[in-house]
Amino acid sequence: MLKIGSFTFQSRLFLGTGKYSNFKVQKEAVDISETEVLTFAVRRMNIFDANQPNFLELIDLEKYTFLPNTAGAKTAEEAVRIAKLAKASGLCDMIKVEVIGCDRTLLPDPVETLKASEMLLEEGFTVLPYTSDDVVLAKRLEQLGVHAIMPGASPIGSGQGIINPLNMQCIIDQANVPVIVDAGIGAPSDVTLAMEMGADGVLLNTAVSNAKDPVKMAHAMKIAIEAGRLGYEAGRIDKKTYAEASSPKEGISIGG
Ligand SMILES: CC(=O)[C@@H](O)[C@H](O)COP(=O)(O)O
Repeated sequence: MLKIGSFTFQSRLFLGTGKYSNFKVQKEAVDISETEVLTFAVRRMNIFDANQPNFLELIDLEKYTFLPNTAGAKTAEEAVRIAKLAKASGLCDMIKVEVIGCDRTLLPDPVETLKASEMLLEEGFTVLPYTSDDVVLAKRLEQLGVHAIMPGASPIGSGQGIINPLNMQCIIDQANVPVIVDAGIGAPSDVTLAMEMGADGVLLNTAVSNAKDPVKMAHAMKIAIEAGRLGYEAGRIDKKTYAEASSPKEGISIGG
């Protein structure tokens, strides 16, 4: 079971809701993934104009925990404003802090992310910051009291998987709060690797929504999460430089 603040989840897969070809495919993908947490950008919420399409129109709103994110924010103050808007709209107080510092790479601004996290914690939010794979920043965020850390595997939408496994492993090993690997996932094997490394969960969007068959890929991601977690719990063997025969020789007498 995954525990973040006062929330508990059976599934360790967090799914984004954007970039699907249509709402039917989105719903089918969400259903088969068995995710319990859906994330979306607050700026996409249709709270001002009832004539605009609702991007969650086929989703059973009762069934999921919604993790709004502050995408679009470039400063801590903007992120806080967006988070408060989400809360005022009736969403829960859990927020993914996303303060982008570079338009081309969409990498997070570490200074503003830290500042926004501190301000949101003071406001009583359950705070999940999206960060780069910076080991020290992850520590600083944890020291602030954030409820989970969300280090990026690689740039959002890039599908490159975990490009710095060393940093990611250090973050996972040293964290005392859940680590949700977020962004840049391309394939189920990326998810399995993250989970085998000991991540507590994975958040992904593009790998499913832009797959040739998003529903099949969502299914694959569910299995990948479970396989990776089981592998982590089972404990992998050590890597050795030289071979070790699979059939033991001790205790076997051949030819009398
Ligand atoms: C939906 C969301 O929160 C994204 O910002 C997230 O980081 C997913 O990234 P990918 O699309 O690369 O999976």
